[in-house]
Amino acid sequence: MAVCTVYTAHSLNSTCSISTPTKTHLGFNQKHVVLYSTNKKTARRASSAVITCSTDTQTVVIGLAADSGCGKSTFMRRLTSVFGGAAEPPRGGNPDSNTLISDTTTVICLDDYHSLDRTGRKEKGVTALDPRANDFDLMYEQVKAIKDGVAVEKPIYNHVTGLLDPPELIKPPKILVIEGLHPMYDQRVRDLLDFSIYLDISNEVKFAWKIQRDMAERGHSLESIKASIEARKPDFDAYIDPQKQYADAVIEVLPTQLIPDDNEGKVLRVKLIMKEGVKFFSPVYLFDEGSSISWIPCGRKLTCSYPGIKFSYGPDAYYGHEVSVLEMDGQFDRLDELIYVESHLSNISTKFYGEVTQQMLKHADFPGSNNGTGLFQTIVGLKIRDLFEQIVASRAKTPLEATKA
Ligand SMILES: Nc1ncnc2c1ncn2[C@@H]1O[C@H](COP(=O)(O)OP(=O)(O)OP(=O)(O)O)[C@@H](O)[C@H]1O
Ligand SMILES: O=C(CO)[C@H](O)[C@H](O)COP(=O)(O)O
Repeated sequence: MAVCTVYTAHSLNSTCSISTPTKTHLGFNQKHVVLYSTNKKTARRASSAVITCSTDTQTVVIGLAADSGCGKSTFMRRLTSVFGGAAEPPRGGNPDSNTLISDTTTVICLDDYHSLDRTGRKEKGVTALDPRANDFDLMYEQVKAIKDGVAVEKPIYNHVTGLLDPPELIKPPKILVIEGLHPMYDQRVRDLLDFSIYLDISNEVKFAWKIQRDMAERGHSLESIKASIEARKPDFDAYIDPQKQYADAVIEVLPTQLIPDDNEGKVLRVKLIMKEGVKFFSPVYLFDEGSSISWIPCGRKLTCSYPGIKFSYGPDAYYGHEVSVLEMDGQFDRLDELIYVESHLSNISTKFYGEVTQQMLKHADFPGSNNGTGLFQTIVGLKIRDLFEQIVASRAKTPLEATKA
C-alpha cells in the first residue's frame, strides 16, 4: 500500500472531516492525516483532499504567574467560582495532588514540572525558581497536547514529601489554568497562552502575608521566614519577576499611600494594569474610557473609616506597552456597598447588574475581600469568562483547515 499524501493541521481530533474526490483509506494521528491508496491514480486524485476540523472543542489556556504565597490559590478559588461549581482534586487520585478540577476548569500547578526534587535541589544548590530545576520541554509538550485535545500523564511534585510522585491523568478541559512560578518563562509555553496574569506583590506586602501565614498556620519563626525570602530573592528577580512584562493583566499590590509611612501592610494600594490591544480582552474603565480620573467615593453612598478609599484610572505605559491602569487604595467597611463602586465601572463583563458585588459577598471570608486584591481578582475572573466565551464563539465560526505537508 503506497502512502501518497500527508496533511498537517494544528490539531486533529474527532471533529475533523475529510473530503476527497475519491474513496481512499485514511490514517490519523494527532498532527497528520495520511491519505493512501493501493492505486496510483486514485492516490493522485486524493491529494486534493480538504481536511476541516472544528476547533470549538479546543482548550483555552490561561497562565497565572506569581511567587509562592502571593495569592494564586485564592485567585483560583475566585476564578473557578465565576464559572460555577466547586474545584476539587482529582477523584480517587493522589491525596497530595496539586491539581484542581471543576466542571469547566482544570488548574494545574507548575511545581509539578520540577525536574529536581527537594534533595536534588539541595545537592545541586539551586532553588525551585531556577529554570535548571524545572522541565520546560515536558511542560511545553503537555500543555500543547492538552490544548490540542489530548490527555496527558502529568508528573506530581509532592509538597509534603518533597519527592516526585507517579503521574496523574489530565484530560483536556474547556479551560486549563497553568499556575505557578514560570508560566510565561519559556517562549514556547508562553505562545500557548490565550491570556496571562501576573500577581505582583511588593516585597513589603509579601513579607507581611508570609508572616501571617507561615507563622500563624505553619509554625515558622520570623527569622526563618526572613531567611527564606532573602534566599529566594536573587532567583525571584532573575527568573520570576521579568515575566510580568509578558502578562496581559498584572495585579500589583503595594503599601497604602493614604497613611504616611505606613509599615503595617494592612491597608493596600492595588493596581490593575491591563494591556491594550489584547484579542478578546477590553480593559475595564472608570467613568470615561481613556481619561485620567481620581475618585474618592466616600460620602453618602459608601461608608469609609480612616484612611478612606481612593480610586484612580488612566492610560499609562508598562514595559513599552500601552496599558490602562485602575487603582484602588484603601479598604471597604461594608462589602454590600461595593455595588456603588461597581455601578461606576464599565467593561467589567458581568452578566447581570451587581455580579461583582455578589461574587465578593459570596467569598467575603477569602483574604483580600475588603480591598482591591479581591475586587480586581474577581473582575479578572469575569474578564476571563468573557474571553473564553468569545474564543469559543469565534472558533465555531472559523473552522480550522489543514494544509498539505
Ligand atoms: N489578598 C490578600 N490579602 C491578604 N492576605 C493575602 C491575600 N492573598 C493571600 N494572602 C495571604 O497569603 C497566603 C497565601 O495565599 P495563597 O495560598 O492564595 O497563595 P499561593 O500563591 O497559592 O501560595 P503557595 O504557592 O505558597 O501555595 C494566605 O494564607 C494569606 O495569608
Ligand atoms: O516556590 C515554590 C512553590 O511555588 C516552592 O518553594 C517549590 O515548589 C518547592 O516546594 P517545597 O518547598 O515544598 O519543596
